[in-house]
Amino acid sequence: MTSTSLSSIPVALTIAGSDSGGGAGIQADLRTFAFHLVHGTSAITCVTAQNTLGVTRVDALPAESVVAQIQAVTGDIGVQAAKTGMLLNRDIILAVAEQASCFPNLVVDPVMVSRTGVQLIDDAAIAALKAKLLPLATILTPNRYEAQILSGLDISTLEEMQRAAQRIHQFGSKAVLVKGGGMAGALRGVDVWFDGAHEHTLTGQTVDTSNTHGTGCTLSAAIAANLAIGKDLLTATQHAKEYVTTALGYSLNLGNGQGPVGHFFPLLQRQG
Ligand SMILES: Nc1ncnc2c1ncn2[C@@H]1O[C@H](COP(=O)(O)OP(=O)(O)O)[C@@H](O)[C@H]1O
Ligand SMILES: Cc1ncc(COP(=O)(O)OP(=O)(O)O)c(N)n1
Repeated sequence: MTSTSLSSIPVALTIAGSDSGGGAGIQADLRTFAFHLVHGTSAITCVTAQNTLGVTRVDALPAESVVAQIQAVTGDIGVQAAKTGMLLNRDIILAVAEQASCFPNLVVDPVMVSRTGVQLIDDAAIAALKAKLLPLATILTPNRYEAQILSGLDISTLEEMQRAAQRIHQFGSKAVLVKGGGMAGALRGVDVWFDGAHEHTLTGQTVDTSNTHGTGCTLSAAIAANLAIGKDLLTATQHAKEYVTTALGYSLNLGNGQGPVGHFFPLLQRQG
């Protein structure tokens, strides 16, 4: 059999942590890239021992190792878009920021606080994120709790999500998407976009499931994939949101806690 080699497939890079349970982090990102027919590359920042119930251990890689992974990819293959997820500590954040000029598009998922409100990185890392990485982002995608930290506002209403998006935009990213998964009721499926000139409320259906592990990783990876394909920023975000909503509708009831979303739902649909 001869091979049909594709030379024009878009390439995206995820700079994130490994989730042993396969629901979030690198594992979710690579599945999301594949769904979009984007070649996925990775720079692993840390290894988490994690399942649907939570994280029991985190081991960071040296910042030099993260940089070496990024340079191995960008120096040979090249990427059209990158996303960052769990960067874990100040050294890794500063090192990634120094590499950011290699990425034509950079989606920053500022993983700082879990959906349950638990802080995942220390204060020095949050300060480094704010000062060095956020200003370089094409789009920044905080969840409710991250948006509260970055804006200094309590967020319980749509108006407060909008006000927070405007404040967070001042860190210097091109656009901000405040995600609503941590909100109550119908706001769970609502995200607020702001790019300094235009505000959009992206309203997806609220999916009634507790299997929401990895939604934030999946959304940011899908934005990166759509940017790698060449979509404009707002369209990329809208398509990514549609992808997450559909994947939530095919979430996987695995483990005893919050299961992951169904990244490969067309195959599940085919099974019936
Ligand atoms: N139950 C749900 N129904 C519909 N959309 C949801 C639900 N939970 C999360 N989302 C969507 O998933 C995406 C990720 O948001 P969120 O869960 O807040 O991020 P994170 O995983 O970083 O906490 C957003 O587009 C949000 O609107
Ligand atoms: C390794 C790793 N990276 C990121 C997260 C957080 O995942 P996210 O999709 O942002 O949040 P949840 O929806 O799962 O709360 C993680 N848990 N592990």
